[in-house]
Amino acid sequence: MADADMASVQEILEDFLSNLLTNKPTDVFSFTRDYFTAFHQPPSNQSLNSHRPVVITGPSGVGKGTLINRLRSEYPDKFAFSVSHTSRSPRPGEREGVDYHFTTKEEIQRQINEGAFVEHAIVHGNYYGTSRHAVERVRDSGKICLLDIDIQGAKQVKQTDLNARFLFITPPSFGVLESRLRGRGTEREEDVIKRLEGAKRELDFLDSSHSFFDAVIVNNKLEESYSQFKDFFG
Ligand SMILES: Nc1ncnc2c1ncn2[C@@H]1O[C@H](COP(=O)(O)OP(=O)(O)OP(=O)(O)O)[C@@H](O)[C@H]1O
Repeated sequence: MADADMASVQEILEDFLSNLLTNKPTDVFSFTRDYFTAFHQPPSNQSLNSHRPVVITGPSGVGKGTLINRLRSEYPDKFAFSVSHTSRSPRPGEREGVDYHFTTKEEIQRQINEGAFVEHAIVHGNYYGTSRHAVERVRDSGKICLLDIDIQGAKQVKQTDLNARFLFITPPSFGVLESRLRGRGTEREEDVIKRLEGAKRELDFLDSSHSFFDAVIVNNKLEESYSQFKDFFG
């Protein structure tokens, strides 16, 4: 129960007890009504949303990582990523349980068949996925779990009972997306082209399925979009 709701329950109890102690007539009916109304106040949106995982999706290069990194560094105690599983080998410096849970194709496939994963994908022959346990672990630590995944993963999460919220980050135009992706300079030209093709599909999905998302943020001016991004988390 939120602190404000708790305070009103306490007030009602205190009034009732003080009336009893001072021998003032007490109206048991209205006490009972007030007491139960206070107890059954629907929680505020903030407390409703405070433990729901948030799926953040949008085309490659739109600025998801930029927004998420900023949020996590501003509120390190409030947000965390779940640790994904992968069947690919660890790269130098990657740590088990921190960067990924490293596993085998056979093991991950077995766990997927048992329903232990809320989403997974096969990329370049290797499995990547998020286990239900990994999401619950973040929630149990009192933080909001952030999932930075693509539309295919988001659709899978939607089918689960995780009760996640879905946010789409979209570019102001396709041209801007293209120049951000190229400007980042982290991909070879053929990868840039693949990502732009993927971006078209993701933007088409947004056009046809707007209601899939709880919110859509246009990442134009970073300060404005970051402020909208923060507002989404209440
Ligand atoms: N509002 C913005 N205005 C200008 N440049 C931006 C803005 N947001 C992000 N960028 C820049 O765009 C590039 C892509 O951003 P970022 O790496 O965060 O994208 P992403 O959506 O996380 O991509 P990916 O899905 O491939 O990881 C980066 O160089 C980043 O600095």
